[in-house]
Amino acid sequence: MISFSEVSKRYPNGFEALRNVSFTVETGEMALINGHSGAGKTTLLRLIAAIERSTTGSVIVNGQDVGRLNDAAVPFLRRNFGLVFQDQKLLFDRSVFENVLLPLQISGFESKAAVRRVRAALDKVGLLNKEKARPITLSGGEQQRLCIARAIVSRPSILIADEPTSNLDMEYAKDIMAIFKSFHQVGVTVLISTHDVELLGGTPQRILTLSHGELTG
Ligand SMILES: Nc1ncnc2c1ncn2[C@@H]1O[C@H](COP(=O)(O)OP(=O)(O)OP(=O)(O)O)[C@@H](O)[C@H]1O
Repeated sequence: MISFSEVSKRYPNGFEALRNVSFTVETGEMALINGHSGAGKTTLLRLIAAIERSTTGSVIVNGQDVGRLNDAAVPFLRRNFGLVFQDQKLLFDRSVFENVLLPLQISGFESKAAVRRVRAALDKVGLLNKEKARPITLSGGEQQRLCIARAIVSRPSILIADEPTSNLDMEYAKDIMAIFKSFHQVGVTVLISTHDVELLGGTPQRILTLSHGELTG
């Protein structure tokens, strides 16, 4: 479960990016964070992953108060997460396969099991036939799917994606949303930010709307 209680975030320059935000996303729920550019969507997701800390209020993830975690505990918190953020670059000098393998290597995974997991993750996002390719040779939509494969290879219980469909045409964007829905269907908690209202059309998912740092719906 992810729970925000009267959370505000003021950046060091004094700008208040979130104001008094409270909501709960239950375990296994899928929620979309919607709002205009600058509304605070990225900030909200960064607080959950302890990339930023709230100024006031509490952010609770799986019973842990994220804002109070010491730095040494943050990597343990992040083991629960699959993160798809814009600033996480692909490694263009490594193959598709190696890009997805890397998080498992870092966490010391046994190599045979790691290979199986990488292939399963690539299969899930429809990139198994591109495992030897370099990311630079992939389309924008394929690169986004590769980022998702890298995020889910560790089988996280919470998947957080910041504008994963930005810069993609509608068809690719719908494919990507379908991938996220498939994780939700197997019990993963999914939080996705988007300013793309078209994508939300007809989706039964919960939508949290931010406007100028405040939750308005
Ligand atoms: N490190 C920072 N220091 C100061 N202000 C920041 C910082 N990061 C973000 N902001 C400001 O906080 C506000 C919210 O930014 P945020 O990136 O959370 O919005 P967003 O809804 O994700 O926007 P977009 O859809 O354009 O990505 C913006 O006005 C932004 O300029």
